[in-house]
Amino acid sequence: MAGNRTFSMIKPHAVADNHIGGILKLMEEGGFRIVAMKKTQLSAQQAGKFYEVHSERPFYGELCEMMSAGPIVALILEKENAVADFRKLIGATDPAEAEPGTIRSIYAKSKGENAVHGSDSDENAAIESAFFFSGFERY
Ligand SMILES: Nc1ncnc2c1ncn2[C@@H]1O[C@H](COP(=O)(O)OP(=O)(O)OP(=O)(O)O)[C@@H](O)[C@H]1O
Repeated sequence: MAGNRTFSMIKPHAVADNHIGGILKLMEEGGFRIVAMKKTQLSAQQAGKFYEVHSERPFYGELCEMMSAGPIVALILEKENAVADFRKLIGATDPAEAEPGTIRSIYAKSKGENAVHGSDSDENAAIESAFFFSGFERY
């Protein structure tokens, strides 16, 4: 169902601070159905691969280190217009600019430790989902 799914990750600092439940609640209340969900930990190398598009950015090293510092929760989420609506639900990258009520406005600590990831296109949602989940893990 093209356009109806996105990929998200709950970042290590939010998992470490016991915010998995609070964040899932906002996802479900935002109209998203959980299609697949997994708690796991990335190696620095895997984080590097996931964020390869940012490899030239000055924060790439810090980002890979942060994303592999502890367990994460990976999710495939379903809703009409999933990619755009989910980015609206999570709010701006920088929590100082995130709209009140968005996931990042509540749970982000900084630009880097911003609680959740959300895919920025249908194509990337498909690539990122395949990075974590096989076909038979999606319900
Ligand atoms: N200036 C920065 N300093 C540190 N980390 C940053 C900075 N800018 C972005 N990041 C980190 O890199 C991630 C990817 O950056 P991007 O610009 O694609 O933001 P995004 O699309 O809002 O986030 P995501 O792709 O995780 O949903 C951000 O979520 C954040 O964790």
